Amino acid sequence: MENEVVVSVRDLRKTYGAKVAVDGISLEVRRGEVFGVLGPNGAGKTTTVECAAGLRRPDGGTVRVLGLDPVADPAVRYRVGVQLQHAVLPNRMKVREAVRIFASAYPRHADPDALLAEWGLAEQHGTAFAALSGGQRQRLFIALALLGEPEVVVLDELTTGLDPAARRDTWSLVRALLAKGVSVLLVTHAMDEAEQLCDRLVVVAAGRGAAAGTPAMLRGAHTSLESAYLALTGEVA
Ligand SMILES: Nc1ncnc2c1ncn2[C@@H]1O[C@H](COP(=O)(O)OP(=O)(O)OP(=O)(O)O)[C@@H](O)[C@H]1O
Repeated sequence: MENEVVVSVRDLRKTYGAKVAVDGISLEVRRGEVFGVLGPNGAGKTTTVECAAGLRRPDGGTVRVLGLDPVADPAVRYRVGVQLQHAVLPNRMKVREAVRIFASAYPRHADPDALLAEWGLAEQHGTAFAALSGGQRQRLFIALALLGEPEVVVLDELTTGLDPAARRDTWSLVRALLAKGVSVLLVTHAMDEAEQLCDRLVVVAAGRGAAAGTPAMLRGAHTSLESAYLALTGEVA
């Protein structure tokens, strides 16, 4: 259904002890789009998407994924794939073991070999996690996030640490996901990624949404998205 909302976050609040990490963020991801979350370090981006994926319990506001509360209805989490920024695997775990273990967690899953090939890891089946390069680890975590054939994918700093060619390849693969009707919630610091990949985005600063819209709308009268972003987040005078 066109414009169907697959993730809805309304007035989200989350604190860690005395620290207010998210202070009233709202966003909606529609089916088949890439929705970006942009903002400075510590702005609350990861916390927001972790709540959206049902990995953290909000202190306030509402989260709905495919119409369900991911905390109260954990089954909906099988329909969400998550690639997290600081994920690690045991050093000795081989790529093929990782995909087998993750695949066993899903009632239905993609063909692991095809997925590894798609993400350029066909030759790394027998490689231990510790021996993978940064880019290979990143692609492995993306492949693991896609193993359950999710309808919604959360990608936190998708291309951080990848070389320019790998970033472009990754963007193409994400676009291929969209063509299959998958929706993407993407955390990024990269302005080019936001412009190239995101249909719509929210700029967050200090736990709040500072502005939202298409990249063109956010750019507005500024010369670039980066200059609009810096003005919105108050990072430059
Ligand atoms: N588990 C935690 N315990 C305590 N404080 C936390 C925890 N996770 C995050 N925070 C704090 O909450 C705030 C928001 O963190 P979050 O990771 O959501 O920001 P972010 O925008 O994703 O940052 P970055 O761009 O640096 O990854 C930060 O001040 C952070 O230090």
